[in-house]
Amino acid sequence: MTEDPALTAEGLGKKYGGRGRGWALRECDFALPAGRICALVGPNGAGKSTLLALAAGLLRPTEGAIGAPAREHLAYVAQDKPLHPRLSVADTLRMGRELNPGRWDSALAERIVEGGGFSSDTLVHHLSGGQRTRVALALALGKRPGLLLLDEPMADLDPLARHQLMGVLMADAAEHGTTVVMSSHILTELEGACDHLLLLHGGRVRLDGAVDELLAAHTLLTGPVADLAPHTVVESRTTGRQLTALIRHEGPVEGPWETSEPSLEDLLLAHLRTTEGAPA
Ligand SMILES: Nc1ncnc2c1ncn2[C@@H]1O[C@H](COP(=O)(O)OP(=O)(O)OP(=O)(O)O)[C@@H](O)[C@H]1O
Repeated sequence: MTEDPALTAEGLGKKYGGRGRGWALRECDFALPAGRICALVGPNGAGKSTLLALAAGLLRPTEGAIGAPAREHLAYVAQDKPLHPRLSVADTLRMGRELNPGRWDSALAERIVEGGGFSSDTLVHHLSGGQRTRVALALALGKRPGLLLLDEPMADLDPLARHQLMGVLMADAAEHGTTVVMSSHILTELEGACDHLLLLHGGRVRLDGAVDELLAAHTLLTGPVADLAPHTVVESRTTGRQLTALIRHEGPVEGPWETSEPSLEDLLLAHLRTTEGAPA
């Protein structure tokens, strides 16, 4: 039996209002299987935040449809981590408990906040950016969502905090089968953490799939310059007579090249570089 996908998009498009505004997302189709940790990547302005806000139900599609769980079963941490500035940390968590009766995991929320080096009677207003992130993550995870939407969650955390919170997040998601969609520009942070990839560029889905399948479908090769047909060349560079290329292979790669499987970072960088100048 296959489980229903946790998040789907069908012909999804979003156009912001106002003169001169274009499409932030266009003709997006995907079905994210439940239980995946999905990296949402793409250059600035690719549409990642728009997609997460649509999934959270904070924006409405201009065309097409997005399928996501009901609001009580999802949690969303926006890029600017909005919290009530005049509440203390303890009051913020109390509010989380009151808003999520019967579901709130106070032990988990408190564990996330405790690592932050601030007391629970501190006002949110007096927290640093990284400390606010911790409280926002505690509120989101404490809700025990089926789908967790995180918009650049780790951007303002120090390396130790990032490591610790990614560990808590991954362990908790694995234990409860939570689906996580996490946008990030920090490619090394995604490697090892994410098992699904959604690459956006110019508002369109450029790559979508399980990380291991995507990696296995690509080959890094170096060797003499030669025709790479029938393979699809994602990116290639030549230095003198030496060719370095990332290809999406069609069948076995036969030729005088040294080949290896790319890392997730190799794959993402190659796709990001080739879509850079491409029409949106
Ligand atoms: N409120 C808005 N009004 C008008 N245009 C918007 C609005 N929010 C985003 N856009 C436009 O929509 C496009 C997608 O923006 P979005 O914030 O979704 O990208 P992003 O991939 O999250 O970028 P970043 O990596 O910089 O956070 C951009 O061209 C942006 O200018």
